[in-house]
Amino acid sequence: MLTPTADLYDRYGDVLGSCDTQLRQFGATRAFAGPAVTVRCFEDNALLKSIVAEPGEGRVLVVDGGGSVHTALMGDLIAGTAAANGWAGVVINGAVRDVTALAALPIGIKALGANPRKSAKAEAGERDVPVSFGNCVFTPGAEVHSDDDGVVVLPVDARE
Ligand SMILES: O=C([O-])CC(=O)C(=O)O
Repeated sequence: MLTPTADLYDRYGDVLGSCDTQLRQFGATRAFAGPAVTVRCFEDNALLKSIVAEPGEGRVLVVDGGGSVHTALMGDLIAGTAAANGWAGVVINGAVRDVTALAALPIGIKALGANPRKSAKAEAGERDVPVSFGNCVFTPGAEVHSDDDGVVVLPVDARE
C-alpha cells in the first residue's frame, strides 16, 4: 500500500520536495512510487526510449523536457515498453501523445500535456543527472511518489 503524498508531506515537511508543476495524469495507474532515474532532453526522445528498454525494477523515470509541449516525448509504444519492463511510472516535464492508448496502460504517467507532433531522435540529452522543475530537485536514486495530489521526492539521506 502506497503512502499518500499528503501524508508524506505531513511526516517529512519541507525535507520532502513537492513539485509545483501541475502535471496531468495519463496512465491507468494513478498512484506510484520508486527510486528516480533521471533524464534531461529537449524535444528529443531517443535517450528516453533506450532507458525504458532496460529493466525498470519498480523505478520511476523522471524526464525533464524543459517544459516544452511542442513535441511529444512519449507515446503508446515507449510507454508500453516501460510498462512491460517493470517501470513503476514516468514523470515528464513535457508532452505525451496517444493519450487514449496511454489511459489503458498499467503504468503511472504524468506529463504537462499532449501534442501529436513527434520528437527528434538524435539522442540529445543527458541521463543520471539531477533535474529540477516546479521548484523540486529530482536526484537519481531519490524516492519519487506520485498520486492525484502531486509528485513528491524524498531525498536519499532523509529516509527513515
Ligand atoms: O516514437 C515516438 O516518438 C513516440 C511514440 O510515438 C511512441 O512512443 O509511440
